[in-house]
Amino acid sequence: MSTVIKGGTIVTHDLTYVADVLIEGGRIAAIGPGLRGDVELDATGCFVMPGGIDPHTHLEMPFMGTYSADNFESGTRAALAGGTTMVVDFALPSPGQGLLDALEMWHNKSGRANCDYSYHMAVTWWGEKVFDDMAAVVDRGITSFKHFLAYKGALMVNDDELFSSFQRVRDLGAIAMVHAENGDVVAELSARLLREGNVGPEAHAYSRPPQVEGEATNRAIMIADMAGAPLYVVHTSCEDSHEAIRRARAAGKRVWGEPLIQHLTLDESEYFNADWDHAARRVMSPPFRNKQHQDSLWAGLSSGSLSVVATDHCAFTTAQKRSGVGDFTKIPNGTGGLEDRMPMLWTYGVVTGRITMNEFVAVTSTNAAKIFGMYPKKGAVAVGSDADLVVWDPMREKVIGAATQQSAIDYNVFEGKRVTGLPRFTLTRGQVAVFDGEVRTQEGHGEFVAREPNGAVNRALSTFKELTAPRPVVRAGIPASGV
Ligand SMILES: NC(=O)NCCC(=O)O
Ligand SMILES: [Zn+2]
Ligand SMILES: [Zn+2]
Repeated sequence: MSTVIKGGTIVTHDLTYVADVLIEGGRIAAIGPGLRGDVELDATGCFVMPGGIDPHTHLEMPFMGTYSADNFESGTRAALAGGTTMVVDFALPSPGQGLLDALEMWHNKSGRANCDYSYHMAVTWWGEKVFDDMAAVVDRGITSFKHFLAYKGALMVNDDELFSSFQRVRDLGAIAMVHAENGDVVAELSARLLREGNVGPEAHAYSRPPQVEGEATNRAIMIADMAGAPLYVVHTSCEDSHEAIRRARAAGKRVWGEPLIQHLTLDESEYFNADWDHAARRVMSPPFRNKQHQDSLWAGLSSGSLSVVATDHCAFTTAQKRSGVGDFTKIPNGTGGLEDRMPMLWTYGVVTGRITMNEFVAVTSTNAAKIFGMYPKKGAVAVGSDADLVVWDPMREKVIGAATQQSAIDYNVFEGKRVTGLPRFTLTRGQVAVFDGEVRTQEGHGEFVAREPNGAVNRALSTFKELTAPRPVVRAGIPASGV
């Protein structure tokens, strides 16, 4: 059975043009005028774009003594409802656990996914076993490794471990990733705040000022550069971190920054709300920042110094958040956003003129596909690409609210926001998961996407590092070897 999307305007990261799209066997079979298919989807007045890719989610993740509430079913249903057709989740070994073990656990959860997915692997401890497993993980199509510089005593790695892991990442042709906050400083500030009676959710923000992020971002960039590994910095929330990324990129270092839709559109005033639940529901790391930091992030998207907008979707119910009453350090860190990322970015980015439609496609889809080794299978409207598509109706509106959302939690951090621009249709490998705004997902339809190592950036960086590597100076009459 074939499907044709008729009468729309195709918008990719670099082109905008009128054409129909024919889909056969889950892939794009033809693009052009006057195409016919068994099923026709009317895209009149709409933009036909690559479905969104959210490269930063935590579905059913064990964290801070509980599990994030959205699993691969509800999480990917929320994704599709908002025009996102692929998620990349984080497989998270507990300290001492092998990476392949963790991978097995994540594979067991992801069978329920409604759309395609992949994983990044977290490096949460260091040893020979991790070193060996990293190669096996890459062989299985997982080519990115995440490191936490925060969460001291749990997920955090030290600089020597970071440098060792980054060198392994380089040798495997993979991408290094980092959660950049100085965990030692956060632990000290948190303890002091608690001692002084600062126990509410606002203290979470006080404990993680922009400096802890700026310092850790710069440190990770320099360590990655010395190791020769390309680096992706997740949830860049402030100018201090953005500045380090911008400077590194201008100096030719291979670094990407990822702001979240939450940091772009919600600010620190949320933590001062008189309602404890309201503030705690918004506790995430890094915390929301002020308007100046938000302006910096928006400028990064339009200038190209920041590359991807993600969600870090890690949703906890109000009941889960309440385990931190009386001690902000026990509030599970994380917020939702999967269903809202694309409509919020369109409304606050494209409609306001901060970014173009093509930039919207780049930062919601194509850049992630390129960075993480799955372009043009994903992130493209091209013959042969997977038919992961969104038919975007720029006139469709709604007010975001927990009552109508797909996520399993009981609130929405964007509650009450009016968005303009929503999917008319969302297709996952040709299957219509959203039809005229109605969600028709199919549990288990999603497939694991194996990714390739040794992308163009890895190859260029290795060549350059090899060319500029330290070499001994040969001196007449002095033996070359030290022995
Ligand atoms: N971001 C957050 O607060 N929770 C999810 C885990 C992480 O990415 O740090
Ligand atoms: Zn993080
Ligand atoms: Zn995260």
